[in-house]
Amino acid sequence: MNSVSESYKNNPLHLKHIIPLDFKTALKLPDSHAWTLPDHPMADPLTHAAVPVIDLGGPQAATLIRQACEKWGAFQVTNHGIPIKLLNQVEFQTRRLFALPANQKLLAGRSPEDFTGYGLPRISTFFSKLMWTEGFTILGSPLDHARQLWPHEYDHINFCQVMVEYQKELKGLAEKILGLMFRSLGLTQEDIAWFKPKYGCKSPQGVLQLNSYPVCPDPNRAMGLAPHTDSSLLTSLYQGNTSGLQVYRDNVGWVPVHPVSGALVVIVGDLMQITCNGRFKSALHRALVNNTRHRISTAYFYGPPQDVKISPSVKLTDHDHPILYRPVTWREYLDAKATHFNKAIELIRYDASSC
Ligand SMILES: C=C1C[C@]23C[C@H]1CC[C@H]2[C@@]12CCC[C@@](C)(C(=O)O1)[C@H]2[C@@H]3C(=O)O
Ligand SMILES: O=C(O)CCC(=O)C(=O)O
Ligand SMILES: [Fe+2]
Repeated sequence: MNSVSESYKNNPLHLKHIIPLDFKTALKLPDSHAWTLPDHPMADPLTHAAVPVIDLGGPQAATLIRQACEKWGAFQVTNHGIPIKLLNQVEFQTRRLFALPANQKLLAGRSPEDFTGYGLPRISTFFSKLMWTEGFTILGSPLDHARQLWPHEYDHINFCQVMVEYQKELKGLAEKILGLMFRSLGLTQEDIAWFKPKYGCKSPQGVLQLNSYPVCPDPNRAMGLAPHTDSSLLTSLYQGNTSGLQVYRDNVGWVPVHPVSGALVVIVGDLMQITCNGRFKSALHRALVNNTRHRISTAYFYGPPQDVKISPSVKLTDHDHPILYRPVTWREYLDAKATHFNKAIELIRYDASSC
């Protein structure tokens, strides 16, 4: 009972929070999906800059990443080394999956205690309205679920090959970016024991989430993915060429992350906020929908090896910067998130009076 996939066994979901609507037949926004959107402000595009776009091969990459993580908790990367051909294949295979008839997709539906497969986002349970989205979650090999979707080998083999290759590439990229983040804070591999290659026999875990946001008849009253932070150390997201992702900045408002051709979006997750004792903040983000294009995004959540307790690096603490968070494994954190959602990070914060 250690891996991240075990965390949901303690917090099973109700089916209405798993099974998506059959979007193809919805000509009107049903009341179940009509949100009264809180009037959080949109940032004024004339006075506020956009999430930075960073050339990963550039000499300033580490410094720019640090500045972006301190200010935004997110940035876009170009020159990341993931072939555009692979990104196109991933998008093609993802569209192919979500184009299947609703009853066929449900053959690979997530069970209430499970983690992988087809269904609504985990966080659906925290909202009275349902989101205009469907997802497919992959941990390791997608073969078992892909076989349920496409029983013949020649129908699922390409899907599996592309998704396995994508996870391998995204893992390498996440490690490269994490290395730059740590270096930018003056931390070495000695300071973050679990980040060393071959740390015992443990290896980091990654989860791939394929998101589909079908064309929506009434996008102004619908929500693609409600505001949340990711639990991961960092998330790399490919959003193709359809906008919809927004990042929230305090005192500024929601800022759209416009697609940059071939770029990936990197989002600081809660476990990273913990590791660097709050120096980098996890970004609150959401996805909106539109009435002309079926939007696809693919998010790779990179986290520490199982059983590893994540805690603030002592190098980033001193008299003026007391240690803020208690040690926690990814699995424990996902448990906290499954019950307390966006308040989970506060839950593992040391009481101000006790430090
Ligand atoms: C490894 C992860 C990360 C998860 C849970 C699990 C698999 C699916 C991820 C998401 C994807 C959609 C948003 C989110 C908030 C959700 O509901 O499911 C994410 C969540 C998290 O970052 O907490
Ligand atoms: O679709 C998007 O742009 C956001 C996806 C996301 O935030 C997630 O999967 O956690
Ligand atoms: Fe997210």
